[in-house]
Amino acid sequence: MKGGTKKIELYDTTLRDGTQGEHINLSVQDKLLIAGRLDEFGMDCIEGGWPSSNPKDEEFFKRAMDLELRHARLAAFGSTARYSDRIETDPNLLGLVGCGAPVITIFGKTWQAHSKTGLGISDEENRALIKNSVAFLRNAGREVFFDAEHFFDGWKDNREFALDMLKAAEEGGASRLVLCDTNGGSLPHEITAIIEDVRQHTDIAIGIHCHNDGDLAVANSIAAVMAGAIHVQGTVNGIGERCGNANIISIIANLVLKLPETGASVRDLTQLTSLSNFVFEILNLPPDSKAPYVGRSAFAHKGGIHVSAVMKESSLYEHIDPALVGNRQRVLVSELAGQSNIRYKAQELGISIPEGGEQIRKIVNHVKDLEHRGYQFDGAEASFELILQKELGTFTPYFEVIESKVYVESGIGGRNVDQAVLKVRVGEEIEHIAAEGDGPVNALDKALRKALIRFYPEIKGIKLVDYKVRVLEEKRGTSARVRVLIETGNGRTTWGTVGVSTNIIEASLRALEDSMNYHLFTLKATEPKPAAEENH
Ligand SMILES: CC(=O)SCCNC(=O)CCNC(=O)[C@H](O)C(C)(C)COP(=O)(O)OP(=O)(O)OC[C@H]1O[C@@H](n2cnc3c(N)ncnc32)[C@H](O)[C@@H]1OP(=O)(O)O
Ligand SMILES: CC(=O)C(=O)O
Repeated sequence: MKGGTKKIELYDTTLRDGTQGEHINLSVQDKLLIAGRLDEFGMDCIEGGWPSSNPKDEEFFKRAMDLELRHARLAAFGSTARYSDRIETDPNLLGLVGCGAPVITIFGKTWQAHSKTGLGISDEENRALIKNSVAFLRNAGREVFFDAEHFFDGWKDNREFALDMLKAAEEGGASRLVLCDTNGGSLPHEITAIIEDVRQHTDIAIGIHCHNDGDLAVANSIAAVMAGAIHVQGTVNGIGERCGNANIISIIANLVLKLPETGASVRDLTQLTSLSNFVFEILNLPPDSKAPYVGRSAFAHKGGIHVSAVMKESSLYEHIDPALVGNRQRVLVSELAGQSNIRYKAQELGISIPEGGEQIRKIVNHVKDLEHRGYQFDGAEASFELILQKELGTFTPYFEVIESKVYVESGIGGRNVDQAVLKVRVGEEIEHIAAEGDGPVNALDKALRKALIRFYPEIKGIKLVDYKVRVLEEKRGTSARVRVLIETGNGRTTWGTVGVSTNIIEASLRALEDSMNYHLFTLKATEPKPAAEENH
């Protein structure tokens, strides 16, 4: 790393540049919650928004003054003044001073084409805009960071112009020159070379702000740090305009764990995964399972060969210990599994399988066969556990559905009421039950509960929380097999089960049967009553 070991400054722009992303919308309260969490995590600077650009950001800064930030400094974002002869009355600059943030980050044009075409002004005027805007904010007692918009493209187009605009910000009193890859198209070696050049021309601390249009924003940010940048900007989960900003989650993990010489630090790195999930939750977006370091799949092993090695030594297929970032190792069961996957899952479930026997081979083959028929156990771990327990002789189904009929009504103009009729055997008794529901699956669910409640009153508190259908052989159209995944909950926990058939009703019934059986099995409140046939 060039330039010694000065501590890296982590600058979060989730609340400003992050909100420029499509489908991203945060209320003032959301922003306050995220700001509090970022501070708790140990971010050095939190950019809250552009105060004079909209009432929401204005209100955010008003209310943010009551936040008791323990570590982070709050930054407000805006542009240089629009006209160099009206600096003192520029509404944007006045808004920045008025919002009370101790740090102000303003962007200015460092690509000549933008200054010429975008603003329609001369080089000298642009220089004056930058220098005088920074000086105005400095004189108002604020620390000023200068975001050099389009710096890398600007340097490639006209190096003298780009460097001179940085000089203007320096003369105005900026304490950071943040080089922005605004269009996100630079490559790491270009970032390195350009920062090395800039460092020949200034002693002011250099920062980096990358966009992800070439899928290189994190790599470019790391390259910048290696070339001497001491301030890194990014957004949680990489949200932001177009393809997003540099993901500050990955930047932090890479710096703290792989480049400790940068001095980058946070209060507790094991909170990284929960910070990422927290922001997804507030954004009302599903977490990105493939996200490096923090995604649910980041340490999920599927191939039997990988699992076999990981069980001997995790680092054989993991670049870090997942616990360091608050994540965990997972093993998936599928047709790519070997005995190791089954053994791992059994251990996880607290089930012991005899070593080296035929039994485990039988389980592996059974799982592979089911996967070939369209089953999928990722997301249906309860069904997988029932298979394991059944093979080991520790589980016998609590009931057997001997007959099922579903009547689908297609009423015109009115509400459809479908009906399910089930014949269910529990021990020696047979229950013949009908139930109506909103749709055939709801009718089936109700009928099954009605049939079982007399024998197993403990099923009363469980509820279907999710239902997903996937067509498996789309080319076969309406005769294709479907996979139904259902999630059931009891208020404390949830469990997933699966059913596959060419008939969606049948697939749903299989998944429902597994769900009830799993609930009864885990409760172990009632003695299992043997039933004749198996479910799969
Ligand atoms: C690279 C970045 O991410 S920069 C941040 C981009 N973020 C945003 O734009 C979000 C917030 N923006 C807004 O709410 C609005 O665009 C506002 C309030 C800032 C401006 O709104 P309007 O006055 O209606 O102008 P509009 O959005 O149409 O155009 C932007 C104006 O800013 C000017 N401008 C652009 N860059 C700069 C700059 N660095 N310094 C000064 N003015 C600038 C443009 O030239 C244009 O003015 P013009 O129409 O006189 O040429
Ligand atoms: C300033 C900024 O957000 C950019 O140049 O991308």
